[in-house]
Amino acid sequence: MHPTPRSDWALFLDIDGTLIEHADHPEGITIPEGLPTLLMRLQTTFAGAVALVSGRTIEWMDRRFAPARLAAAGQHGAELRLKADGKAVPLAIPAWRKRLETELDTALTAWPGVYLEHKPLSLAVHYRAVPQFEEEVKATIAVITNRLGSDVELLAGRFVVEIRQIGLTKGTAVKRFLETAPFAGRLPVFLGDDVTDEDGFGAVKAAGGLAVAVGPRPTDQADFRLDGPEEVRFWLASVAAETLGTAEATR
Ligand SMILES: O=P(O)(O)OC[C@H]1O[C@H](O[C@H]2O[C@H](CO)[C@@H](O)[C@H](O)[C@H]2O)[C@H](O)[C@@H](O)[C@@H]1O
Ligand SMILES: [Mg+2]
Repeated sequence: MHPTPRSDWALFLDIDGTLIEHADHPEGITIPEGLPTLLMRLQTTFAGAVALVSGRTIEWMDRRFAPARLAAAGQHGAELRLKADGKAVPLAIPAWRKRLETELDTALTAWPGVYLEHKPLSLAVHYRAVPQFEEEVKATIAVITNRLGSDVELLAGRFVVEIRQIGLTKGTAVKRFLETAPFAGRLPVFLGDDVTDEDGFGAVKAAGGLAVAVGPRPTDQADFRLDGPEEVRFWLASVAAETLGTAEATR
């Protein structure tokens, strides 16, 4: 049973596997027609309290969701734009990033089909195309990152190992949003599909909000579940319609 939408919600939206369907390659995804418009409608519905919270960069979000531009947390909380018309701010410049990139670029040539995604504040090693290499790839990443000190954190997602700055997560990003207008004082609702979203779920639940699991991955934190991105988009459209309808009826 889905909760009745409220006009005082603040929405936190994961991207891959939640708003959009997965593809074989990070740049192979398709932005569904109508999604940017839906996001802009949600911004209006919730007075700007809608944020994208993703492993992607904020630059990528702006480019691929144009003309929609939202408040955003990118690279798993390492960069933050608290307001849609604000500037993206890096919260930490990882000292390990350049050396790790160089070492991984060399080491990963051993497994053709493994793709190293270069992001300014984090890295992602994708093995979706060659899942048979998962164990060897993970072991190699662990050996290399262990040499680089304690600031690095590995997070295994779906066919990916995300390498990020320790201490910055989707949860720390959600907490920052909730201290700031227009998010402060609203009931937070986080939609996500993967293990990196657990931190976001935890942050909204600590604030009395709702965690919405997307897809089949088991989680103990979910208040309800949506089957996949198509159902997410359908549900969000109905949330906007119902909430706007309620607001108009009470005017
Ligand atoms: O936090 P998210 O919005 O879910 O982003 C997580 C990562 O998504 C992308 O990788 C994933 O999606 C790709 C496209 O479907 C897929 O090919 C890959 O296997 C997935 O891991 C993105 O490339 C990463 O930067 C994000 O961190
Ligand atoms: Mg996701």
